[in-house]
Amino acid sequence: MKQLIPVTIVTGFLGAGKTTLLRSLVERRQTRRLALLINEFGEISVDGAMVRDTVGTDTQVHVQDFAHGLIAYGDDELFVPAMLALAARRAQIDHVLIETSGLALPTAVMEQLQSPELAEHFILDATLAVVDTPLLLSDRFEHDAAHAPAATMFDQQLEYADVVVLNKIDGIDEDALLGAETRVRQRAPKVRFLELAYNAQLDIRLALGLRLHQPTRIEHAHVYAPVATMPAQDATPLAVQTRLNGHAHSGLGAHSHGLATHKHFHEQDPGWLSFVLRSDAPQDADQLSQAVSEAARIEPILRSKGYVQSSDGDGAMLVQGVRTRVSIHRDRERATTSRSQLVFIGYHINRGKIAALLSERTGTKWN
Ligand SMILES: Nc1nc2c(ncn2[C@@H]2O[C@H](COP(=O)(O)OP(=O)(O)OP(=O)(O)O)[C@@H](O)[C@H]2O)c(=O)[nH]1
Repeated sequence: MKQLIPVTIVTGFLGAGKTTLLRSLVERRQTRRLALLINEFGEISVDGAMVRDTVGTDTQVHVQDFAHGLIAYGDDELFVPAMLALAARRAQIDHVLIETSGLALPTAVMEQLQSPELAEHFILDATLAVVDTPLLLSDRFEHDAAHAPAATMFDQQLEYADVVVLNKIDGIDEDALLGAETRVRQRAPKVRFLELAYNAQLDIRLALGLRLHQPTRIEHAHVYAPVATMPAQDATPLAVQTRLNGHAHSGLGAHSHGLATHKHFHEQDPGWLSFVLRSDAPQDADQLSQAVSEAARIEPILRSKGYVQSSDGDGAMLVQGVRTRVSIHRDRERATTSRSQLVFIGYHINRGKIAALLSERTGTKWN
């Protein structure tokens, strides 16, 4: 039987650190030949561009990006052909990594991997869910009126994860970390491993080659044909909660990947919106950063990102906003960008209001 190509899915809510994790894995790949499929929610590809910058001229890493956010979902026609193209190049690929968009469930990809056309080439290695730990601890994923849409998506992404990566833990003390671990265990009792990551840096052996879905041990047996059942509701939490050592094994029985049926995303919840605002004028980093942060205070923006032209004539700058936290710095890999473009993602966000605020605060036209 020919060897199946292992696939790792990287999921996690908007801005959790998925792309940063992929970049760090590319840097640590040693001799592994990687294929990366990157999907993001928004019509311009920022994540793909960043990963390409990391890859540089390395011919052993293949990157393909998919904007418009819902790879492998119901009406997506790009995912299966892209995977089959990788299968055709199997002699040059050791591992496939798929970054799902911050508003997608990993189940869509998991289900497609079980389809007859892909199951003969690929096997799920593990699903990693990256978590913005400070946001988790500050109750931004609680099921109250203000946070319910994000909380629902967060829970669903964790539900099928094998590994949860608690990220952005710089400045978080041990007690808070234990609190974060408890929250994850309560919300997603079937998670098998918890890892801690600074700046989404993981030892590559804790991320790739986990073989959590190989039917080699009976308690890890998986059903690779489509099945109708969801993972057991009576799965118990850990018997021994090994503390934050990166290797807490749940000892749970097999996940059976019957998977939740996922309707097209917009049928599920039409409130999530994304749009791009553009400007032809060069931008002052401080002014723009304050403007984007202010916009996220008055509108429920959960993510903003893009490349802008710098007014100091120093080329392109990368803008990264997760809610009101915004950073803008010179992109050392990118000499220039033709115009400034920012993607905004949020729940019922008002395009006109955000464009007007950015235009006013930066003294430049955004639309
Ligand atoms: N302070 C801190 N910032 C981090 C860490 N990891 C990632 N970030 C920052 O968080 C922001 C979002 O990171 P990304 O890796 O783009 O997140 P993502 O999950 O790919 O985002 P989407 O694809 O848009 O959902 C960036 O500004 C990163 O530099 C961390 O451990 N600590």
